[in-house]
Amino acid sequence: MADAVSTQEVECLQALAPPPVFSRKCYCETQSELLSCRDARRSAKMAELLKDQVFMAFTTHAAIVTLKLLLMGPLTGYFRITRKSFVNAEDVPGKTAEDKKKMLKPNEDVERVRRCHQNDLENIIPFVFISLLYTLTAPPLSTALIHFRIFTVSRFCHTISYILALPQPSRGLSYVAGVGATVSMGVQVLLKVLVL
Ligand SMILES: N[C@@H](CCC(=O)N[C@@H](CS)C(=O)NCC(=O)O)C(=O)O
Repeated sequence: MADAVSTQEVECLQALAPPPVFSRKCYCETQSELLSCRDARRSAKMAELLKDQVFMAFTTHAAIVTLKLLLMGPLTGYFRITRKSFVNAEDVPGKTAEDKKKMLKPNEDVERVRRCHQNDLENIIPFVFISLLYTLTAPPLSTALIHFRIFTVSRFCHTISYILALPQPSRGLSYVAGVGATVSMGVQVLLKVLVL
């Protein structure tokens, strides 16, 4: 029987042409086809997520408050220059020793912006983290928007009342509103996924 294929030949053919590779959703002939199929599925999933309204709302508010946080740096720089208050000797070059001494003193306005910046860090970082988890629990858009908007508005109000030294409870209330929104989202995340 000239056409009969020996076991040895079958093994040899299998080695030359490995069996098709596939995962749960991708049926492919080669490993590289499988990888590009997985990439395509991942991109499709990302595109789907980016079209999700709650995720878009989260991204919008997270970007706004993060940019606001970032702008506290340049604002501090502005106050340092206009109030002539620096912390490093090399920041005030070409001045007499007397001038340097004066310019290296703390200034209340600069310290105020720094405290405000610190307060943003204490609140915006937890907000971004908790609101991302909250978004992943697929909350209703209207409820999510209420939380995100309250937080964003509260941080702007907090900054305005801090920098302009508005009378209390303006700053206190702004702070409480922001913390309230973050805590509310955190509690809802825990209620949905609690595994201890
Ligand atoms: N780290 C804050 C915790 C409490 C808080 O954030 N309070 C708000 C409302 S009174 C505030 O604006 N504190 C002033 C600040 O953080 O500089 C503090 O030391 O005051």
